[in-house]
Amino acid sequence: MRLTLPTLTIAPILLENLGVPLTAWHAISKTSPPNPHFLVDNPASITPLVAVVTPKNPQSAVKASIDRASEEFESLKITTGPWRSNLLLKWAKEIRENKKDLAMLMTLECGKPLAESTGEVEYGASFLDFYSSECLRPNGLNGGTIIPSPFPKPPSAKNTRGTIMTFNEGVGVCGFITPWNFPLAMITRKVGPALAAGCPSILKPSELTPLTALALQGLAYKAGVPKAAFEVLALGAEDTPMFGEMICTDDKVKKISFTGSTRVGKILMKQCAEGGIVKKASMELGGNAPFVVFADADLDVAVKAAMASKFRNAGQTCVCSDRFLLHEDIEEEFLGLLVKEVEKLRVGDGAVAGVTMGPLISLQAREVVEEKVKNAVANGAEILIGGERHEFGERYYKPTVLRGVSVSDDIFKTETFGPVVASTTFRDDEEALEIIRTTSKTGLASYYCTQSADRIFNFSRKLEHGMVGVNEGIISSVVAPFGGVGESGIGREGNAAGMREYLEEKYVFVNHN
Ligand SMILES: NC(=O)c1ccc[n+]([C@@H]2O[C@H](COP(=O)([O-])OP(=O)(O)OC[C@H]3O[C@@H](n4cnc5c(N)ncnc54)[C@H](O)[C@@H]3O)[C@@H](O)[C@H]2O)c1
Ligand SMILES: O=CCCC(=O)O
Repeated sequence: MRLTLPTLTIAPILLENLGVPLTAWHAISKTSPPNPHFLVDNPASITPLVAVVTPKNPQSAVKASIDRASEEFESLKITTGPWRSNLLLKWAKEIRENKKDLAMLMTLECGKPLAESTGEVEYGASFLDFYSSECLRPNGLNGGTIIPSPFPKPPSAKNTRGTIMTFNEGVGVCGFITPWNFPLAMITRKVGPALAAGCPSILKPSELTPLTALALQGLAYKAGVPKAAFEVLALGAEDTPMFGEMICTDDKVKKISFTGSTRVGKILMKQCAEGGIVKKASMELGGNAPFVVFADADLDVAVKAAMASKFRNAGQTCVCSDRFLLHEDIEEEFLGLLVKEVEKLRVGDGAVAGVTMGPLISLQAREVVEEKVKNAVANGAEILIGGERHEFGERYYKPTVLRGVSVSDDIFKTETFGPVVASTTFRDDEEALEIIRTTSKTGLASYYCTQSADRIFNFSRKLEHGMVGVNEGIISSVVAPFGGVGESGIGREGNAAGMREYLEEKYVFVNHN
């Protein structure tokens, strides 16, 4: 059955419903869009959704936005915690009240199934809820500490002189860049804690998914967020490097946070190091998660975890499992069970009910997956299911399971960002660790399945990853610190750790004796 929507005129309706100003976008079906602009398309049907109208002089627009944010910081930093808390709660309420429209808009521009987009709206709002509470804790991150002074008060060495105080203060203006694979949650995961800490931000969403970002901005303003406290600059691909360079080198920007590929993360780190003042930088970069199934694993649990972590967003998630290491005693049985589950996936337009896997974001993304699979097969891998384009359209690839992949293959060593299980076998824990360590320098998420309590405690400690899922494939949560090590980046998002990234601790010594 061909699963697709009959019409895509729905994007303009959604944008209007969500209150995105008509100056920001232009419906394709009407007159030609004002210049400059760029088109946003639907990866499911490769039809343009709308044109996004961009500033005539993008560089001055970015500069003006930074200047406004810098002025705004002066008033935002002296607001009370309860005031900021209330703002975040109101924004979360607006997001939830518009859940259906936001989810559909997200699906239209990034292709993920509607159920996943709906889940992302809730996930995204959870960051605003969480940091709204963080604002309220005077003894928490918004507060500070009083520390007894260790300094003696002469002439006695026994008595204390003075008091030490610490204040947690918002770092200042933040510059953000976000990817297309989570068009909503990657934004609130940054802007939420920044606002909670009293920091204004300017954000450039991916040029592939600017519509959700514009809608989020509109809902923030509706909730009362001051305009200069959160500005979205929806720029086209040609203006993207300029935005990156400006936020990295402008002295008024005190912190940058980037989510995206390791390649671009390194460009930004270099720019931060070379121009302007030294600034804080958080890097949420690419993954290539290992998924290990030990001989003692409950294979039903393992298959469930593998399906959840591998095929979410058609494999286009930074924490998606990529490299499958299967103990040689259970390889056959595990792969048999996995293939049965993969057969149940319904590939199609994510906007259609019942579809569980959508397209890849671009033709190039599909070609990368196709090339990697071809090479793996040429090097001896066996295709158990899939292994080719999906007849549904040029951006679709069949969910695929490969057995006997060489660990020196590209598909094993680099993040695939597609619906492919690349599997190999191992004989013991040491060999599994050795394969994991030597095949990739990334360290975002890792997963393994076992029933041994001893291994649960020991193996987790040996993995060089920021996050570990044991007998579980979905580990993301606002309450947990999300982030990686090695080539996967620096810093944490979510949890109290995610707010600390936006604070500077100031120490004041008062000699009052
Ligand atoms: N660690 C995480 O939390 C996390 C979350 C989501 C995605 N990711 C990673 O993101 C990647 C997929 O996203 P992507 O394809 O959008 O990544 P990408 O690096 O190509 O793009 C990310 C963002 O950077 C911008 N960008 C591109 N070139 C730039 C430049 N020269 N200067 C400044 N900005 C530039 C893009 O416009 C986009 O907004 C994957 O590697 C994935 O693992 C990581
Ligand atoms: O793509 C990476 C982010 C996904 C998540 O937060 O679970």
